[in-house]
Amino acid sequence: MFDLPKIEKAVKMILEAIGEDPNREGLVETPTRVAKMYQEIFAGIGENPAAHLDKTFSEEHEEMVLVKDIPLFSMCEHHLVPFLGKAHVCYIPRNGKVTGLSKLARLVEGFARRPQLQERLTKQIADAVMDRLNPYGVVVVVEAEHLCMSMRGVRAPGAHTVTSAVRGIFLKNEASRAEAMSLILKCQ
Ligand SMILES: Nc1nc2c(ncn2[C@@H]2O[C@H](COP(=O)(O)OP(=O)(O)OP(=O)(O)O)[C@@H](O)[C@H]2O)c(=O)[nH]1
Ligand SMILES: [Zn+2]
Repeated sequence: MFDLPKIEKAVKMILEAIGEDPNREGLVETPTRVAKMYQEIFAGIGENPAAHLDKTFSEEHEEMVLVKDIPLFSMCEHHLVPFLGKAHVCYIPRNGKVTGLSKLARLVEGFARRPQLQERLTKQIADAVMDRLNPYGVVVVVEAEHLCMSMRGVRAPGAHTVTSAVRGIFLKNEASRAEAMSLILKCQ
């Protein structure tokens, strides 16, 4: 249950605490706007994004399927500022169980729209694909810039964090893993 009035109250208190006047013209509607924004960017809380993969169809393709450059916007759970970048999801279907390509992007979005850690996000995407599609294997790579590292703290804008989660056949078969990684990292 999303408590919009509670967020509004909290945002008003933050504005007061930083020495702003929450009643000045430009800020009057800000608590309401922020509450609505949080409702949108944290919509993945309480959702089970893996459910997007329940709708599958049959196609005898037991080769790699890679959806690259899925845009990613998430919120660092330590500082509640964004981290943003791209996710790449690669899997090898088994027994003709193939998902719609957009469902992989929906999966990424569902796990991203909550306070997150990049490592957990990467793992959750890979585990959901393994769990719901039972494929031969999955590789997920996430590349992101964390604004908590760019605009504050260490102030290292441009630093990118790359995380991967490798499952199934890609763990044992070095050639398959290398092929997946080279397709993922090609033309960056
Ligand atoms: N492993 C990991 N760390 C993250 C992620 N997002 C933010 N962080 C880090 O979380 C850490 C929190 O460190 P703390 O020492 O508790 O907080 P802080 O004093 O604000 O740290 P600084 O950012 O170094 O100023 C920082 O090093 C962040 O860079 C993430 O997705 N994964
Ligand atoms: Zn952070």
